[in-house]
Amino acid sequence: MAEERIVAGTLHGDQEFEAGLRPRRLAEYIGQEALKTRIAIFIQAALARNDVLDHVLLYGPPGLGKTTMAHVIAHELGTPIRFTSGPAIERPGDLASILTNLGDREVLFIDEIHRLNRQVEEVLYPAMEDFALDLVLGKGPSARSLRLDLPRFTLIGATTRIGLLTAPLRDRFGVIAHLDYYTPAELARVVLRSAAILGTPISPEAAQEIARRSRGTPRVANRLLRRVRDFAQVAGEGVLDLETVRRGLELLEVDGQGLDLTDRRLLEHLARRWGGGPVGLESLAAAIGEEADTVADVYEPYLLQQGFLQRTPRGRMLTPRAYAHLGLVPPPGLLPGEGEPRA
Ligand SMILES: Nc1ncnc2c1ncn2[C@@H]1O[C@H](COP(=O)(O)OP(=O)(O)OP(=O)(O)O)[C@@H](O)[C@H]1O
Ligand SMILES: [Mg+2]
Repeated sequence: MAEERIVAGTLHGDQEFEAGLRPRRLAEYIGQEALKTRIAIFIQAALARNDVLDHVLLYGPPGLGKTTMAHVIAHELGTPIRFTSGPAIERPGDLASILTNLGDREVLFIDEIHRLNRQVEEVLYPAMEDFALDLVLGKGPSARSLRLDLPRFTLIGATTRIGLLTAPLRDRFGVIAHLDYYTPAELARVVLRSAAILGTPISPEAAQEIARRSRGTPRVANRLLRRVRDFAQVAGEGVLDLETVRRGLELLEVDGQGLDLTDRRLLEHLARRWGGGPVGLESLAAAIGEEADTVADVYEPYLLQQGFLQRTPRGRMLTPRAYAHLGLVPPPGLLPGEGEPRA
């Protein structure tokens, strides 16, 4: 299952471990340079004007640093951050009570904001736009509406599925930022930083090796680091060098491209059962015993980004790069240039 995958970008039981490695300042936050530059300017401007920062929407695949960025922003603003999530806010009254309890210019972070229900979302509109809460008193013909002022606040929303956000909600964010996969060089810096915090000596080459297999995702990089560190400890090696890291990762069955058994199984199914495709998402998911949503959210993004898979109007197709990686011969029709990793 996806929850147990070591290379899954999703969180599973690493919360405490992660909290210790989370950067707190913008300067410590590695990569996402364009986003950091923008955010730094907005923060500076807001502080200079003694104003509240515009609402920020962060979106991108799991484990790329959305929650971390929300904490960093609050820290840079020098304000507390209140933390909640779409599914946790069940009724409009829940949200109203969170909003009325905010302090001036505080940050409210709503994770998985695409999962807010409709009535709750409607409370959010005037809150975001006018810092106001519209209450309806009484019922039927005698009902009156009352507008309550709220403290000014910054909403930071995070989502892995921006497509599921309604347009009115999306439009109320002043800053909408997409987090991209990290380069291997950036991930190597993440690994070196985390190793230093953990007090684990590691060679630069070993850090690069972990980085290369981390699917562009800091959470995966940190998790692989933790596992190879355990491996090294058991194997009795003090320092994480290239050789130790390679052996550790081999044991974890994470290959040179950061693919694990499930990824390879998915690609192999496509090759052997469907001659490389095209095949629909549902069939593909069924073949490896996963939900279609899981395949679309967890497995596919990286396989697409790395050019192992291609999405076509008729379904998913394997690329020559995937055939090469699996050590299989591609069908004659496939063009050799297809499936180069996107920059
Ligand atoms: N830019 C970064 N620099 C250094 N470490 C990072 C960075 N981004 C993320 N991390 C590390 O990766 C871990 C996961 O990041 P985070 O929890 O912010 O991801 P997320 O995008 O919120 O994921 P999810 O979609 O699952 O909520 C953090 O604990 C942090 O240690
Ligand atoms: Mg998060």
